Amino acid sequence: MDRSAGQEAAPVLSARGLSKSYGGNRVVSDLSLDLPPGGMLGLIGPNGAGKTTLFNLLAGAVRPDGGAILLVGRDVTAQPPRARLRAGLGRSFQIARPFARMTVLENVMTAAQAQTGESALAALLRPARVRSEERAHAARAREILDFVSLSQLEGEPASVLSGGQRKLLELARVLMAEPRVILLDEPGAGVNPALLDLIADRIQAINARGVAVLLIEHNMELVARLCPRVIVMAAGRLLAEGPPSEVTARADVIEVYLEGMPA
Ligand SMILES: Nc1ncnc2c1ncn2[C@@H]1O[C@H](COP(=O)(O)OP(=O)(O)OP(=O)(O)O)[C@@H](O)[C@H]1O
Repeated sequence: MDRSAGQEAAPVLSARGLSKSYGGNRVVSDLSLDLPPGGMLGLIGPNGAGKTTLFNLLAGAVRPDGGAILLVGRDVTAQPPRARLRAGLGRSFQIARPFARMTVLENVMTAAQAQTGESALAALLRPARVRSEERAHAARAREILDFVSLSQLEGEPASVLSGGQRKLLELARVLMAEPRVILLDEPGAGVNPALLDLIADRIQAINARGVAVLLIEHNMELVARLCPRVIVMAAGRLLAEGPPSEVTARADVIEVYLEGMPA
C-alpha cells in the first residue's frame, strides 16, 4: 500500500486504550487519541466526563490501570511528570495556583528546566555558571512575559493578579519549559471577555509556532475559534470526534450534555 501520498506525520502525543478507575468507578475507559505535531485538538464533554483525569494520565500525575501513552513515539507510560516535561510535554492546571508571595517574574523563572542551578552543591562549586544560567532564565522569562502581556507586572507579587492574569501567568510558566506539546485545562474559565480574547490569541500564536495543543474548555465559542477538531468524552469514553460545529450538532452529544443539566 502506498502511504506516502497524504500520509499524516506521526502523532506527537498518543493515548492507547487508557483506563483508570477510582474505587470501582471507571473514570477513563479504553480511551485512545492522537495529537499530530503542531495540531490543536479540543477536548470537550460534560462535567465529570473524565477530561482532567485524562490530562493527569497523559502528564504522568496519575498512573493508568491499563493502556499506554506515547510521547514523540516513545512509550512514557511508566515515566513521572518531570521526565515527560523534559521530553516536551507541558501542562496548565484548571485552577492556576502561582506562588503568591513570589514576583510574577520569579514565578516564571521557577518553571525553567533547571540544569546546573538545580542543586545547592552546583551553586557552591560553580557559582559563575549558575549565575549566568540564572541571567539567561531571567531574560527568557522576560521575553515570555512580554509575549503574554504581563511585562508591566513582572516585579509585583503574583497575589495581585486577577483570575485572567493568573491564566496568562500559567501559560507563561508552561512556555518556560519550551514544550512541543501542551495540555491546557480550561484556560478560559472565569476570565473576563477582554482577557479571554488575549488568551485565545496567545494560544493561537503558540500553536502557530509549532507547539501542539490539547485543550479542555467548556466555552464552546472559544473551542470553535481555536480548534479545527474536537473529541467529546462522556462517562470516561470517547463519544465523538470531528469539527466542533458537526460534533455539537450530533444528537448523542447534545444528550450527554443535557443529562448533566439540572431538571
Ligand atoms: N482522585 C480521585 N478520586 C476519586 N474520584 C475521582 C478522582 N479524580 C476524579 N474522580 C472522579 O472522576 C470523575 C471524572 O472527573 P474529572 O475531573 O476527570 O472530570 P472532568 O471531565 O474533568 O470534569 P469537569 O469538566 O467538571 O472538570 C468524577 O466523577 C470525579 O469525581
